[in-house]
Amino acid sequence: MTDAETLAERVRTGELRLHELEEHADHDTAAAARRVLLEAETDADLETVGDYAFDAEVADSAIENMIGAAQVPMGVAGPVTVDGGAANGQYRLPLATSEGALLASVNRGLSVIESAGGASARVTKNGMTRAPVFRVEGVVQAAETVEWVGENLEALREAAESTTSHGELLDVEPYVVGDSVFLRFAYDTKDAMGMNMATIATGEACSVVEEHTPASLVALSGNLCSDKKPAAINAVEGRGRSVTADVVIPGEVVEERLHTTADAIAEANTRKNLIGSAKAGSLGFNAHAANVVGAAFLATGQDEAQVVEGANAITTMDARPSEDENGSSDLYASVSLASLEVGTVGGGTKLPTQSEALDVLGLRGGGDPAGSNADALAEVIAVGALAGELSLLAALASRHLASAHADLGR
Ligand SMILES: CC(C)(COP(=O)([O-])OP(=O)([O-])OC[C@H]1O[C@@H](n2cnc3c(N)ncnc32)[C@H](O)[C@@H]1OP(=O)([O-])[O-])[C@@H](O)C(=O)NCCC(=O)NCCSC(=O)C[C@@](C)(O)CC(=O)[O-]
Ligand SMILES: NC(=O)C1=CN([C@@H]2O[C@H](COP(=O)(O)OP(=O)(O)OC[C@H]3O[C@@H](n4cnc5c(N)ncnc54)[C@H](OP(=O)(O)O)[C@@H]3O)[C@@H](O)[C@H]2O)C=CC1
Repeated sequence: MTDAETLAERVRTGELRLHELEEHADHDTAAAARRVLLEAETDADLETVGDYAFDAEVADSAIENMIGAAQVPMGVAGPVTVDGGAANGQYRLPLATSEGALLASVNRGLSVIESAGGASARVTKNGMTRAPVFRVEGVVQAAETVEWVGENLEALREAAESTTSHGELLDVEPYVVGDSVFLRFAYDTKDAMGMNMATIATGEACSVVEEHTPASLVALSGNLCSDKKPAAINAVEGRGRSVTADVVIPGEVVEERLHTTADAIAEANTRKNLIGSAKAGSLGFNAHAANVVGAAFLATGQDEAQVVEGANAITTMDARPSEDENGSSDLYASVSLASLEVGTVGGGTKLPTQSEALDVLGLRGGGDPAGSNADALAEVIAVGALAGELSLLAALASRHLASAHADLGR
C-alpha cells in the first residue's frame, strides 16, 4: 500500500482522526489520504482536485482537512491607465471566474476607459473594524462604560497596538442597546486586509475594558463590525477601504464602441441601478460590482466571503454636454465602493497563483509607504468595477445582454 493508503487505513480503523493527518505525514500525503477515503466512500474521482501545482504545506494557514485545490479559470482584462492616489500607470487586471462573458465585458469597459485616457480613482476612507459586544447591568452602567472608553482611548490603543507592528488603532465608536454595549474598533491595517490583525488587537483591548468598566465581554465580534453580512453600517460608514473611480467617455466613443448613447446609458442607470435598487431595498445601487470584486478577490487571494461588503457600491452615470458643440453628449461615469476589504500581504495573498496574480499588477507584498499597495489594489479593482458597469449598462441599453451570454456563456 502507498503511504496515503496506509494513512487512510489508520483513519478507517479509528486510530487517527481526519483533521490530524498532517501530524503523521507530510501535507501532500495527508491530502492524498483524504482523497483515497473520499473516493472509496463516494463515486468521485479526485484526480484533478489532487493535481495542484504547489506544496500543500504552503496552504497550511489557509485551509484545514485539505484534499487538493479548486481550479477556477483566470483571465486578464485591460490594459487600463489609472490615475490614483496610490495606483499610477497602466494595469492589467487578473480575474478568476466561471461566468462566460464577464471577462469580455470588463475588457470592453477597460478598453473604452483607456480610449478616454484612463480613469481616476481615490481611496477616500480606510479602516478595518471589529466590534465586540459586552453585557452590562443596565443603561446606567452602559453610559459609564462608554464614558470610560471615550476618556481612555490611549490605554486601548496601547493594548491593541502591542499585538502588531503594523496596525494602528484609529478610533473606537460606542453603540448602546439596552444592556448591550458595542465598541466598533477601527484600524489602519496598512497592506493587510487586517481581519486577523484587528481581531487579535481588539481581543487585547477588550481585557482592558473589562478591567476598568462594569462591562463583560460576550462576543469578540458583535456583528456591528460588520464582517461578511449585508449591513447598512458598512455601506454608510465604510469598512476596509472606501474607494471611488470615475471617467468621462467622449460621446463618439460611446456610440462607436458601446453601440448606444450617453443618454441611453444614463437613463438605464437611473431606472435600474438607482430606482430599481431603491425599490428592491438594496444596499448596493449598482449592476454587478460583485462580479468584478468577486473575480478579482478569487484571483488575488482576498477573502471571498467579503464580496458581500464589496457589493456595497453606488454607480452614477450622467450625460454631459460634449465639448464639441455638434457632438453627441459625453458620458460621466463613477463607481463608489464603500467597503472594499483588500490586502496585498497576509491571508490568501501568500498562496502561489494568488501572489502571481498580484505580480501581474505589480502589487505583491508590502508597499512603500506601508498601505500603499493595498490602496493601489483597491483603486485598480474600483476601475475594473467601473468598466463592468459601463459595459453591462451599455449592453442593456443596446439590448445585447442575452445574446452576449448566449454567445460566450454557453
Ligand atoms: C460581450 C460583449 C463584450 C460584446 O461586445 P461587442 O461590442 O459586441 O464586442 P466587440 O466584438 O465589438 O469587441 C469590443 C470589445 O469587447 C471586448 N471583447 C469582446 N469580445 C471579447 C472576448 N471574447 N474576450 C475578451 N474581450 C472581448 C474587447 O475589449 C473588444 O475590444 P477590442 O479589444 O477588440 O478592441 C458585450 O456584449 C458585453 O459586454 N455584454 C455584457 C455582458 C456582461 O456584462 N455580463 C456580465 C454581467 S451578467 C450578470 O452576472 C449580472 C446581471 C446582469 O445579472 C446583473 C443585473 O441584474 O444587472
Ligand atoms: N480572525 C477573524 O475573525 C477573521 C479572519 N479572516 C481572515 O484573516 C486573514 C487576513 O487577516 P490579516 O490580518 O490581514 O492577515 P494575516 O493574519 O496573514 O496577518 C498579516 C500580517 O502581516 C504583517 N505585515 C507585514 N507587512 C505588512 C504590511 N505592509 N502591512 C500590514 N501588515 C503587514 C502584519 O504582522 P504584524 O501584525 O505582526 O505587524 C500583519 O498582521 C484572511 O485569511 C481572512 O480570511 C477573515 C475574517 C475574520
